[in-house]
Amino acid sequence: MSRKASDNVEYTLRSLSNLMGEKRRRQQAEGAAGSAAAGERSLIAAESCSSLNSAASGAELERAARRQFQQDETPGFVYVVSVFSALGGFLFGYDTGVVSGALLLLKRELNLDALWQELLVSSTVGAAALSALAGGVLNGLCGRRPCILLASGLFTAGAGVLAAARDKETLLGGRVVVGLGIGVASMTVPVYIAEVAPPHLRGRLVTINTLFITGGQFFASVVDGIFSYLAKDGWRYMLGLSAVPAVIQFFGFLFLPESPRWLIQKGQTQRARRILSQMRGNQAIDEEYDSIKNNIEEEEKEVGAAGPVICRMLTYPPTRRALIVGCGLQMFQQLSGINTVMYYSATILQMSGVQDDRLAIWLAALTAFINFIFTLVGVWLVERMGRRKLTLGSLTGTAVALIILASGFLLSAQVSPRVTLNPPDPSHQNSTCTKYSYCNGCMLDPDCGLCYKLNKSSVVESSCIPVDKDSTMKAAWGRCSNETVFKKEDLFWAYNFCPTPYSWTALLGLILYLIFFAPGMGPMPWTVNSEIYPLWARSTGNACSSGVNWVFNVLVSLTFLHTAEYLTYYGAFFLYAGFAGLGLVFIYGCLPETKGKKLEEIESLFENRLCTCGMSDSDEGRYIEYIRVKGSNYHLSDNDASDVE
Ligand SMILES: O[C@H]1[C@H](O)[C@@H](O)[C@H](O)[C@@H](O)[C@H]1O
Repeated sequence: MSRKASDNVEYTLRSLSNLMGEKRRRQQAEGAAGSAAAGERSLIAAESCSSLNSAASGAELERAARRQFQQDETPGFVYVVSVFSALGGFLFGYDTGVVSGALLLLKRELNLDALWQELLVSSTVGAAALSALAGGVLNGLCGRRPCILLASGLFTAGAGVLAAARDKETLLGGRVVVGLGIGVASMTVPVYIAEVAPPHLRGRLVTINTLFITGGQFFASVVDGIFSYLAKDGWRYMLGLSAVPAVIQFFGFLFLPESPRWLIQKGQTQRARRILSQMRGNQAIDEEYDSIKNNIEEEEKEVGAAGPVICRMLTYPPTRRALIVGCGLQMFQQLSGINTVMYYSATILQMSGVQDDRLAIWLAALTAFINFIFTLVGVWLVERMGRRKLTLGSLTGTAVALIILASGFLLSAQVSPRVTLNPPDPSHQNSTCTKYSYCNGCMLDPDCGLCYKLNKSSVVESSCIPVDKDSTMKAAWGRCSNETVFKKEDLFWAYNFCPTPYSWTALLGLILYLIFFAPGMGPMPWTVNSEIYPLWARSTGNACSSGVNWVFNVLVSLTFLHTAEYLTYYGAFFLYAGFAGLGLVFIYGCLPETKGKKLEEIESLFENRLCTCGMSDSDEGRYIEYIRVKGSNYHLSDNDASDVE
């Protein structure tokens, strides 16, 4: 039987073997190792016997087995529910991505200074950080469904306020409302999907949420491109369009169910059973239902129900370890610089010789597209490679790409063209720009740009001039102050970069970065966080880790320009490469493999000391697959005979 087909098999005996492994560990700890191993051997021997007997009835039984699990295919309903909730991810991506294009138009129409531009961008991310943290309490108290409804309500209201805004204060209000929606959605959606998905599809379905995030970012960049041609009110469409998916999600969720796991926790067992069987089609749900229920009862006995959840999480070693792993993953995702790389993609592209501004906008959309397409690769890989290998591979590639990107900036800085002309400032204001003798200094000063000509590929007749206050695409005065005129005269204007023969290295680094980051480091922190906490700690665990993601998002993006000023661009990217290196050590040591495990089994992965996962890598290839046929267990595939001891 092919591996692909067997992936769809009910995990009855696989979970039995996991439980046996767990039981063995416990019994060994109690000093009863010998008898436990004997007990387990006899169990496995019994299974092998049953498989031998089954083999006797040969092909007929195998055919029955195939028929059974073909019928057991996951019902479409799970996909519908996942896609509707992932619209929350789409809105997260859209609303964080669209603002850069909207700002270009807004700053002209509403005369926004740098502080207001900064406020409109970071207020959303800041509000998201706060509401992700608060979302934990809401999720625990009211359930996942009301939280998703609340998020889509906030997205709709925010989009309405933004589209109708008449002044910058209203815009700020709208951006805060949207940010509150993003925070709640970012922590609720992965948890909800993980709780309704069957174990063998969970990774893939939760990763679809990140696919929707990057899809939203890509769509936003296309909308930015299209409406940038509309000088008046273009930003209203850009910011208001997100109301469409938000309304669709709101009405969709009025008809979609609550998470069965949350319902069982709250004692609403009949409703939970009904929803679970709806989600599993014609598959038997008794085993899953019992295992969720037993787990909740055991958790209550083990951890107790007194005190705030976060305190209980911190004092109970398995959840404390899970929290460290979850928050660490989210922190390293942001510290490896994804949002500055995306934000600076237009600059990096311009460095590599793209001179046309409109073309740069569309090429930035291409960057978002690469991020999106390679997240799709992650959706495909997550159930094949598993979370651990995918994250490790992705972060290794990301670190290498960052080194290439940084080297591109370093080489460009080293062969930085000289400033050869020093025209007098007609306004007689003493600008700092005219003091730089090399392009490198000029490009690091946010007020200046380089105006130059090209002789073959070398820069000639260059001058460092203040940038126009309304547009970074031209100089405030002099030869490069009128775009249409200077382009006709074969003059070029470089803002934020220096034209050098090595610029392509940075472009190569950018593309490699996205190819490696998008399938693993982009989605895995969200996916892993949705599955590593036991039910009682799931909302709080996800609230904390999403909060960490947003806080580091703000920190990294707000400090980028200052970091670049103190350390230069290449210094900043080398710094992110260093963080990625640290992240690799952390992930190698601390991230266990959760692929294919039931949510209820995952807690046992954190029973060992923190950061000892690297030592158990050799166990990963072990794989036994069984299915249940009409009450008896039929051994379907066993790729490693040594598993049967
Ligand atoms: O997983 C997502 C994704 O990778 C996005 O592209 C990025 O902007 C977000 O910050 C991140 O959380």
